[in-house]
Amino acid sequence: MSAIRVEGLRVSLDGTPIVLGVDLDVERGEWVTVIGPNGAGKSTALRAIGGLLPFDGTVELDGSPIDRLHRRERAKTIATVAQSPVVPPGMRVFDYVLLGRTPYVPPLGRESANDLAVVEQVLEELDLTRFAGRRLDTLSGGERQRAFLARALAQGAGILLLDEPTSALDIGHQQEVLELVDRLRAERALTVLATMHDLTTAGEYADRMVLLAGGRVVAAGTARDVLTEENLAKHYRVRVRVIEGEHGPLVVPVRG
Ligand SMILES: Nc1ncnc2c1ncn2[C@@H]1O[C@H](COP(=O)(O)OP(=O)(O)OP(=O)(O)O)[C@@H](O)[C@H]1O
Repeated sequence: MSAIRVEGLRVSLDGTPIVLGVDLDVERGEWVTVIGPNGAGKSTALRAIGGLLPFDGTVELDGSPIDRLHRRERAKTIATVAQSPVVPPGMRVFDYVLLGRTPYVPPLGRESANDLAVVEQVLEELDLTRFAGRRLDTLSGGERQRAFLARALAQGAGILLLDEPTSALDIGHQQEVLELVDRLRAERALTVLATMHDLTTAGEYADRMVLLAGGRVVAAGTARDVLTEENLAKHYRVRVRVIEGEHGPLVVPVRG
């Protein structure tokens, strides 16, 4: 059974069609990355799959149509790290990560000892324990990105949606965050659906890639299938050289 099955996904924003019929399957434990030029509809598709936007078509998570999952059940199944998560002003790292436990807290109830223990464990795993009492807005970009991931992991969902998880990071922190996601994916058998702009890096980490342009899937398959000079020239309108690297294709833009 697929962890994520999307068929004929259509999404409009304020009456404008943005996602125009996307099919996508992600197996359990698989990492699939959606690439595509600015405005292709990547974030919109991801938000719909995460249940954050109304859509037409089918989205199934672990075999259940997403619209049949109640909010709490859905949050226990799929966790999203948005492109720029909204951070409540002045919030401390521990309390922010604890927000991930909201679906487990009974209405009008409080977090249990288990919820607090889960947060402590996730902070430890992501090397954030020393920041637990710090305000999120005092963390560096890489530390904050780890805190965003920590909150999603505290949710205990098996499916992780990551919208440009490394866009604000230097190459060292990019690699650190992606290695971390890859390790957690192996340890916790997570399914990862991400969007990314750095094509070489995207290809290194993804089992499969999907190229979205103009709201449609225009190429899908392994990094080698998708990251071709022809595909990138056509859909990004850029001249690139694609060189065979140790971990997959290396995409190098060349001057026209
Ligand atoms: N409320 C809206 N009404 C109409 N169009 C919108 C609205 N919100 C976003 N859009 C448009 O939808 C398109 C897709 O946006 P989306 O953020 O999904 O693209 P993306 O592929 O994630 O782009 P990027 O790589 O720049 O993050 C963009 O052209 C954007 O301008």
